[in-house]
Amino acid sequence: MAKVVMVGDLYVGKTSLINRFCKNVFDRDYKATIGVDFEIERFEILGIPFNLQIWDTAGQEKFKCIASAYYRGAQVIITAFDLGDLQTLEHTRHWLQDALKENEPDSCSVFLIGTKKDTLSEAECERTEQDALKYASEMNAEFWSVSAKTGEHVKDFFFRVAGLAFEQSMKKELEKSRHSTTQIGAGSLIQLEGNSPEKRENDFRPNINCC
Ligand SMILES: Nc1nc2c(ncn2[C@@H]2O[C@H](COP(=O)(O)OP(=O)(O)OP(=O)(O)O)[C@@H](O)[C@H]2O)c(=O)[nH]1
Repeated sequence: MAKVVMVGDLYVGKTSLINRFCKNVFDRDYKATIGVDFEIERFEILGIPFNLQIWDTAGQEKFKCIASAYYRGAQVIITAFDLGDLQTLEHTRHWLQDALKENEPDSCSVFLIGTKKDTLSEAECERTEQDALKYASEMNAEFWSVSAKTGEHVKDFFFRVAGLAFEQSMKKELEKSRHSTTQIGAGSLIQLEGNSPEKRENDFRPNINCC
């Protein structure tokens, strides 16, 4: 199980994104998240069951102190902004800082996600994506743009999150056991010996299924 925390300004579409992925629904009406909420999503990666605990935090300032109590222990931090509102992109830096403060240095993977892709023309979207890529590089984050309304890139995005979290968990297991091979689950053998980290990153195409 890996903990994923989603942060970002109010109204950027954090809840909608999680609901699109976990329940395949989209609600046009806004209901503010009060404090925090979470969903558990089950995956099967290389035949091994793997769960993501996805925490949806409130963007409203008045709930921030409740929400920040849940940042600890995150393996993945997703900072979300509205592709149509550049201020929300600027604010992602602060959201990320706050979330990182509660975690061990270098213990989290970071994603920057632009939402509501359906509300922009292709040209507008490309312009914002250029800006977002600069932020992503500063934040050491991977950038994605998505739409909860149409579902565009939503599944691919969460599968990527699951794949990365799974890979990290395996690395941790390996560090713990200090062996070059490890046996996980019922007979699935994962051999990581001899692969350079760069090569592994490029070659890592796990067979991911959502249960
Ligand atoms: N057109 C469009 N609207 C969206 C999309 N995602 C979310 N919205 C709308 O944006 C509004 C805010 O969405 P939420 O998901 O509630 O936003 P949030 O970031 O969770 O807000 P807080 O809970 O206050 O932090 C809602 O009215 C959604 O219907 C999208 O991809 N496209």
